[in-house]
Amino acid sequence: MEAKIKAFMDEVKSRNGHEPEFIQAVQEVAETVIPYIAKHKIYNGKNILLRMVEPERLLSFRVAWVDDNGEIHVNRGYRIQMNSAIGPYKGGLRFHPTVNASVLKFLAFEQVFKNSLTTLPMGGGKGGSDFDPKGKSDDEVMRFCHAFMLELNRHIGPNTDVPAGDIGVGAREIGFLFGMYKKIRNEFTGVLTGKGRSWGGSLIRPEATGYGTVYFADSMLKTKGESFKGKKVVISGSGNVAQYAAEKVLQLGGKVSTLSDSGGYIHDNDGIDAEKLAFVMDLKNNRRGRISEYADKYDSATYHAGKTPWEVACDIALPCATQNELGGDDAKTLIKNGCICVAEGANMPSTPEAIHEFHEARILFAPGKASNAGGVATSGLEMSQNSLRISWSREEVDQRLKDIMEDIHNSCVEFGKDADGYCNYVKGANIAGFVKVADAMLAQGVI
Ligand SMILES: NC(=O)C1=CN([C@@H]2O[C@H](COP(=O)(O)OP(=O)(O)OC[C@H]3O[C@@H](n4cnc5c(N)ncnc54)[C@H](O)[C@@H]3O)[C@@H](O)[C@H]2O)C=CC1
Ligand SMILES: O=C(O)CCC(=O)C(=O)O
Repeated sequence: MEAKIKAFMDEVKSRNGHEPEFIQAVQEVAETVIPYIAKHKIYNGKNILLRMVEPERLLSFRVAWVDDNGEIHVNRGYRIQMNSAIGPYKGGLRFHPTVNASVLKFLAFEQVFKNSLTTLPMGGGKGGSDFDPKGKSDDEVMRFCHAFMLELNRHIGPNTDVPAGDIGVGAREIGFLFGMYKKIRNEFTGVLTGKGRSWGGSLIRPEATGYGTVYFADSMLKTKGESFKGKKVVISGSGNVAQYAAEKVLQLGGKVSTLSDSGGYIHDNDGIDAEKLAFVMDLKNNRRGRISEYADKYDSATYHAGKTPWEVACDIALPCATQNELGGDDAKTLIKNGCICVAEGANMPSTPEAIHEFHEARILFAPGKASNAGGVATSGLEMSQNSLRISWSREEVDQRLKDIMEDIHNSCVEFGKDADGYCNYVKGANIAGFVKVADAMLAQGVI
């Protein structure tokens, strides 16, 4: 088996050798899915995984825009249309200076499995730009978004490819992108999700990724007779996913100790309660400030520049910032300090070394493609509401989100149980996600 996996990875590396994040994501899938393929005759000899690692289409384009001083800037825009076997391409747009083809290909690849797990008919894609919204005025962000959509519009559509938000792309950016799409195409359709409430957005979409991550972690905890009640929770990030993960943890009776951004983390000994979280939401979503300002405002908190929060003792860790933010040594520290559960709100935040440590210690560990799937699942619900031209209540969407997260948990358990009863959620998510897409690809022939 080792030889089969190595031969496969050698071929992937020969084509994508300069793309470390993409190779990391593929390696994890190969290690779990290739043994499964070997045991299931229908997938033998069809090179399905090899087809799945090659994007159906990879678009790269120039985005030229003018800043407030009249200077012209050039950024690179991308859309990776990875796999459309089970539905239109679906996945977010990331605006961040670290964006490149490798990062977006890993995200698009993971999205294929994640979207498959949601039970909804969505293929996988991802896109974005190396544009950095930090420090830009609203007008500059608007001009960039409009320039980006001037090109992207011809490649997307409600039945073709439906982008949404990710790092650096929130409600403000989705508004600017949607406005330009509508103007160019002269149509009002569900071409983007994460839209504003009054123009086609779904209730609960802003909350969905964070809430879903906590619902998933709660399902994992239940298998051990545990819950969030009274648990100390360490969260990284302070953006969309982190904020709503924190909100749900508080609602379930947990104590949130930390939040972070790319500058460092804050540790609040008294816990971040609802009022303090409202301060963070205003700081990050409206004033677009730094998390260090939290420690200036609250005496109960300390700021740790240049550090990640994994050194803080906790029962549960929710990495909700970015890829590879939690390494092998961080994992060892978490385990040593008594952490019993890690659920990823971000995409691929744990390195392979960290995942190895979690598995060795037999603690609960959920990979992002399972635990953060609530965001894209609720985007799928937004698409359904747009097609039906109706709007579901908050309670209805939240119940559907809960049901979907429970279904994903059950699928992971079905495919992920080891002989000793330990659930390897990485294996479970990869195989469950693979089966649905592979079956569709088999049915559709070699295309
Ligand atoms: N927004 C969504 O619906 C979904 C997001 N995700 C993933 O969740 C993660 C966070 O995304 P959002 O909250 O939407 O983005 P956001 O832009 O709202 O927030 C990003 C957060 O990450 C922090 N961050 C960025 N780079 C960092 C670094 N190098 N070190 C430490 N912190 C850093 C930022 O300060 C911010 O707090 C990403 O991995 C994203 O791909 C996953 C599923 C859906
Ligand atoms: O809602 C969506 O379509 C995108 C969500 C996303 O980008 C993700 O799941 O990583």
